[in-house]
Amino acid sequence: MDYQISIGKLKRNLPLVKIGENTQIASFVLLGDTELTIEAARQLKDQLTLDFDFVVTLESKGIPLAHELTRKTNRDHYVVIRKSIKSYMTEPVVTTVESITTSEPQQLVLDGMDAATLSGKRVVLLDDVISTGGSLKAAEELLARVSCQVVAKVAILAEGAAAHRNDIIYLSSLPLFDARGQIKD
Ligand SMILES: Nc1ncnc2[nH]cnc12
Repeated sequence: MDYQISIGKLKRNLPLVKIGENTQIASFVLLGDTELTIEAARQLKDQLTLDFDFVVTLESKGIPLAHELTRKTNRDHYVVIRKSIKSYMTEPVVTTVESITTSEPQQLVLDGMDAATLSGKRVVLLDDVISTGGSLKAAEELLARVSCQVVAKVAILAEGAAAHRNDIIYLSSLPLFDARGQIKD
C-alpha cells in the first residue's frame, strides 16, 4: 500500500513500512531524488525569512537538501551532524538519541572543527522528516553546548504529531498508519 505526497507539482508514492506492532510509516527516501530535493529547497528558501549563517543537517538523508538550500541561499558552507565518531575528527562533541526508525539508541556527533565554526553563529536546523522530534531536540542540545543558536527548524515533511507543532517550518504533513494501513490520529 502507498501514500501519495505532493510537494509543489511533484507527487511521490511512499510505500507503507512496518516499524512497530501496530505502526507503519510511509517511507520517504529523499536520497537520490534530485528533482524533489531541488523543488523542496526552492520552497523552503522562500519560507526562511530570518537571517542565518549556516544550514546544519543530520546524517544522512538531509545532506543533499542541505547542499541545495545552502547553494540557493548563497552560503558557501553547511555542517553535517554525524551518526558516529570518525577517526579523522578532532575533539568530537557527542550525544545519544532514540529515533522512530532505528531500534538502538544512536549517537549524534559534531566534529570539533565544525563546533568551532558554529560557535556564536545562527543556524537553520534542517532534516528530511521531523517525526517524534527526538533527533531534532538532541541536535538542538548538541548545538547549544557549542554556543550555536538555532533560529529555525525546517523539514520537508512533518510526520504524525509533528504536524501540530508551531515551532517548525515544513512543506507537507505525513500521517502515521496502523497495521491495516488506516491513518492513526
Ligand atoms: N516516514 C519516514 N520515512 C523515512 N524516514 C523517516 N524518519 C522518520 N519518519 C520517516
